[in-house]
Amino acid sequence: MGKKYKVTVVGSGNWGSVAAKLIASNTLKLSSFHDEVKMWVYEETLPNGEKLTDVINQTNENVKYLPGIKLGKNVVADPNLENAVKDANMLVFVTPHQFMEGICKRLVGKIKGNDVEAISLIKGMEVKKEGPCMISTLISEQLGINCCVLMGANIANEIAVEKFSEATVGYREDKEAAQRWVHLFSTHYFLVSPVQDVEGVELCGTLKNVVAIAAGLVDGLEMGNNTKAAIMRIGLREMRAFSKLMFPSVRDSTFFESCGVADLITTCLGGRNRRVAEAFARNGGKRSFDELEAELLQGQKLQGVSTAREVYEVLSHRGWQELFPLFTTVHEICIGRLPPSAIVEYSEHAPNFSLVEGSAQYY
Ligand SMILES: NC(=O)c1ccc[n+]([C@@H]2O[C@H](COP(=O)([O-])OP(=O)(O)OC[C@H]3O[C@@H](n4cnc5c(N)ncnc54)[C@H](O)[C@@H]3O)[C@@H](O)[C@H]2O)c1
Ligand SMILES: O=P(O)(O)OC[C@H](O)CO
Repeated sequence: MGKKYKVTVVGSGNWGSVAAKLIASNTLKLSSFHDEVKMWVYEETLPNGEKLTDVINQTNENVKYLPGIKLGKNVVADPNLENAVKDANMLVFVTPHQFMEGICKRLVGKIKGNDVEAISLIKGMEVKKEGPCMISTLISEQLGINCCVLMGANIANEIAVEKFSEATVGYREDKEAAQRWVHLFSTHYFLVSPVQDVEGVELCGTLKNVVAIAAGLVDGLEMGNNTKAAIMRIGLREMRAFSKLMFPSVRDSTFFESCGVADLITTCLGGRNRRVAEAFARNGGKRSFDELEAELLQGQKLQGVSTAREVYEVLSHRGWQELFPLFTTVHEICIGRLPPSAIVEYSEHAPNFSLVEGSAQYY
């Protein structure tokens, strides 16, 4: 009999819960995986006094982050992080990116050994002195394991009700491991393709959240579809330029995968970053993103505002703000240095630039 893989999902928010549902439907069907899927829950007490983990295990539903959807009886919620991962040899990381440094620190020495592989569904990055550190790199370096990524045009609530979508698995060298992740996630309504460009895939998923903030601002200012399309075009150029400057190995073709232009479009049309940024602009920037996030998302988290800050840190460290006017303006609006209307004022004067021999230049 061949090896059987045990899967743990680290995270149980909106996408984390849908990922657990997708995986659990497959582990029941595929003989190379154990049926049971563990899901680590960041424990919280619900308004009726019950623990979220208990409710998930009793009702098979994440009533806070994915109400109305059954996860599959083989999903077992566990509030103890160390216990949830201890027997797993396939770890799926899917928490808001700001919590990953702490989670990785807690997991050092707690996973099964060198028989473990990971995948990150997290759209975000950390910034270190040396520059950006992708979350997959953080996981690989801290835990000493190979880490792929899965990104795409994946609004979780749509996949939860089994509407068709595509996703991209980014991998470094181990094609067999990538293929295992493809098998674990693929269903008739979720079509997953592997691409050998882990940084390209992950940067697409990360940077599109900054462009989504810009798209939401444009919606809040009622600028219309042409302006929004212009923002998406300029945003895509900046995504590509930033990615290739940071990681010259990033491939142009990656931007045409689900993780690239497709995710950019869906996020700018229907994502949470867009929604909260729209409210921010409608309020003339007078209510903070934190306040609007808490009110509109009820515990779910935005990634675009902190990613804009992280990108800005990299740009200002290198004196590149002028080369990335959209990224720079989004951050300055988020922190109140510029009004929401600056998102269209800058665009009228936005310089075009191209990549020449690995550096960005105006033309
Ligand atoms: N929701 C989507 O449609 C979607 C789709 C694709 C990718 N993603 C990405 O997936 C990642 C996770 O997003 P999500 O939608 O599953 O989460 P979410 O925003 O719905 O939920 C927030 C989660 O964070 C947890 N949390 C709160 N405080 C915490 C702490 N201190 N430590 C650890 N966890 C804490 C909450 O319990 C909850 O599970 C993000 O990077 C997001 O960009 C989301
Ligand atoms: O709702 P958002 O803005 O966090 O975007 C969700 C997904 O990343 C879309 O693929």
